[in-house]
Amino acid sequence: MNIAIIAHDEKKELMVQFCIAYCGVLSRNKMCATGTTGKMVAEATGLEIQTFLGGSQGGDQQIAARIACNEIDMLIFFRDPLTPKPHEPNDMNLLRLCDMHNIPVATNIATAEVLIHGLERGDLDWRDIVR
Ligand SMILES: O=C(CO)COP(=O)(O)O
Repeated sequence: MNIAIIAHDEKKELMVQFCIAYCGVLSRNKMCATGTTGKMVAEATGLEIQTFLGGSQGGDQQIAARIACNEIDMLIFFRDPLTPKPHEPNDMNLLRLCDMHNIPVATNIATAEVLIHGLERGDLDWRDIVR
């Protein structure tokens, strides 16, 4: 499965901790990320992560393009609901594209845990069939 991860600045440490906790299952999948998120997680976990540009440089749109082509099987996007972001419309577009292609998406750690456990159980194997 292709897993994309993105975290706003205030949620990056949470993303690092999440990826440390689930390093085992994540390592059996292909991962990609926006620039800073990917760099921080790769350094902390040793996971191989394809990193795109930084979010503010268009990295989120590079991931959006892959989602639009249905090339991503899961998006974990830890958003900060408290701080307004200049590229907020891009964030909404990411979620919209996930809905277009039925791509499982988590915007907080509670849902991300459910998705990861589902991934481990094989609940997302249908993605290989429909993609
Ligand atoms: O801002 C982001 C997504 O909107 C995240 O980008 P970075 O991982 O490069 O900080």
